[in-house]
Amino acid sequence: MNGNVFIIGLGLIGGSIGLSILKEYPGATVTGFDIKKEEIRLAKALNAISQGSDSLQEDAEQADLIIICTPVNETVEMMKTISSFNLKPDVIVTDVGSTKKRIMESSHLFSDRGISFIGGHPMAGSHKSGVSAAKAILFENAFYLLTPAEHSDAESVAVLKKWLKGSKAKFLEVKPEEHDHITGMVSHFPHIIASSLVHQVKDNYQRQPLISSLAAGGFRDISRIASSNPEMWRDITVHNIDTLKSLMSEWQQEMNRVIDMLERNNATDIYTYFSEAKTFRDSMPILQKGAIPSFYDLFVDVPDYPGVISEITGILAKEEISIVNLRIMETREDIYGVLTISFQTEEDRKRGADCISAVTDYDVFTV
Ligand SMILES: NC(=O)c1ccc[n+]([C@@H]2O[C@H](COP(=O)([O-])OP(=O)(O)OC[C@H]3O[C@@H](n4cnc5c(N)ncnc54)[C@H](O)[C@@H]3O)[C@@H](O)[C@H]2O)c1
Ligand SMILES: O=C(O)C(=O)C[C@]1(C(=O)O)C=C[C@@H](O)C=C1
Repeated sequence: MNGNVFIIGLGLIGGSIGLSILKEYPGATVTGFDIKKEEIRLAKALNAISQGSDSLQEDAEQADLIIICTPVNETVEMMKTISSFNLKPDVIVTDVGSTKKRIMESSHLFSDRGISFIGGHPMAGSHKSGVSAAKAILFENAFYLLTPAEHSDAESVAVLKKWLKGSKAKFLEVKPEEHDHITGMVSHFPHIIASSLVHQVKDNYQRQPLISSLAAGGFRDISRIASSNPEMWRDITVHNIDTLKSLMSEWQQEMNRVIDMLERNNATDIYTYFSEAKTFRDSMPILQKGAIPSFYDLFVDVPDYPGVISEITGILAKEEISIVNLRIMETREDIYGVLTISFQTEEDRKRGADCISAVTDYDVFTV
């Protein structure tokens, strides 16, 4: 496709969308606008956009597709601003916000003028923000939820999906209320729990400073998302407050159940509680393609010496096995580190494990 795409908000998500559009359609012109000039400069340097914008109005009026990638409160403000411009009549306007009800309530600003607004939400991301963390493959295999406004025709939805083809996401249409209820449960509410656990540790930290050194494995996994952008999560929480209040009261009931269980201190009941949670979680598609982008992690227990990472990547490169991500888990302070390698497919992970085991004596394992 060769039209003009205008991305407003060049952070993690705006940058990732720009990269995926330009990868799929090198002939397209992707113009990027951000209140931070530095993000525009960086987005251009990273090829996430073809050019920066000096004028929101001029570039919005030239666009065939406008993608609003700002925090959700700003998105509603931006919808008010750009709907007052003289947009092309067949422009498609979309967003990527983590909430949909409040945003779709403002979609009449476009429909009143005969313009298609299609709400969007790629269900993948990171606790990192800013364009420097953007990746073309961020949404690969993830669900990309769409909430077309009532007047939006199927043709516009098809054109939008075509523009976003390079994301390799799986599109799914949902109603805005349904969207906010589901994402409230599996994304927004867990964020509050992660942050509250961090607050609890912080409160205990004064008395037990050793806490921060020992909070490595489990705590690190469950609290990772508490390191996300607070502005983004403030806006999400404000937008989805009713769902979150109702989930909080369900959670309080659940915690009362847990308190009773601890009071009774019955080993069988405690076992059953953990075992039922494990059975249900293990049956969720978290580790399969779907709800959350599925990367297949392989863990390699490597000695900590300079060059060990290039040794492992060299072995994989020789077999032409691509990797998605590579990181060292700093969970231990002895001489070994666990290298985590993420693959795109289970087959790649198996091939990776086989070739590393064939030429090294490092322990290779999956969980
Ligand atoms: N981070 C995630 O995991 C994730 C995943 C899916 C959807 N989202 C949604 O995507 C949107 C963007 O999130 P992000 O993670 O890319 O955030 P980010 O902080 O990385 O980027 C947001 C960008 O928007 C810019 N911005 C803010 N107000 C602006 C305005 N008025 N005009 C122009 N630019 C403005 C900021 O300067 C920043 O560069 C949010 O609505 C969020 O809910 C986030
Ligand atoms: O992986 C993360 O860090 C995320 O928080 C990603 C996550 C999520 O909760 O799944 C966060 C918010 C978005 O709206 C979509 C994805």
